[in-house]
Amino acid sequence: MPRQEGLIVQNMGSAVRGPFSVSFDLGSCAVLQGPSGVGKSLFLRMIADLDPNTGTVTLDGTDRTAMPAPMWRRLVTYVAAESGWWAETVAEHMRDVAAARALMPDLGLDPDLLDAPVARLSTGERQRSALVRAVVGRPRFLLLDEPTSALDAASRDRVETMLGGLKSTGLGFVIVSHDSKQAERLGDRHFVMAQDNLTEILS
Ligand SMILES: Nc1ncnc2c1ncn2[C@@H]1O[C@H](COP(=O)(O)OP(=O)(O)OP(=O)(O)O)[C@@H](O)[C@H]1O
Repeated sequence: MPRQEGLIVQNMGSAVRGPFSVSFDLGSCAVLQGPSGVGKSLFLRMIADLDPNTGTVTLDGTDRTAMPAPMWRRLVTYVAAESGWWAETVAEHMRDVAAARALMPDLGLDPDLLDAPVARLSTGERQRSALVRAVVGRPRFLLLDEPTSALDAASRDRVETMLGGLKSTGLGFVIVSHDSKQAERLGDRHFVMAQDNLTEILS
């Protein structure tokens, strides 16, 4: 049987949402929209196995159960709109500090912030630093939950430019966005979530 490339979700659900079946491609950006509270964040968190769920999810044909959960979450990384931090400084969260230092200016972040306590960062700095943290983990897929919700237009543009560059290197994205202009700019595919179903909008 040929290897199934990309991120394939089959009958994934929990007691409160789903089941969902959908495939996402590498080197492509799927934008997910839908009313507040419908379950978009939960959907991303279930894919990353951060919330209890049943069903199967595979990446390039490998089932997530075939690897330790931290490895799955590194390959298929969820980035919350309001990120969680567990150590004191930003650098302590970076898998590759040199790569983070090199990436930060692209997002308008001073690399010296790496040595700062997380608590000192502004909301927008934290949001962009969380993106850096995810990217330097070398994921195959990024699941981004409103990735520019705390940012001004200039920072948002920087983030979108970086995401475009990563996509051209083969990374896959599922992005939740309430901004329909952003959805148009970033999305190769567009999905709308209603309770328990996910519909692709074909143009
Ligand atoms: N682990 C969970 N178990 C049960 N219910 C949950 C769980 N996580 C979230 N919910 C509920 O599921 C619903 C969907 O929440 P979710 O945060 O996914 O919505 P959303 O579509 O991302 O909303 P928004 O656009 O406002 O961020 C909410 O009513 C929430 O309280």
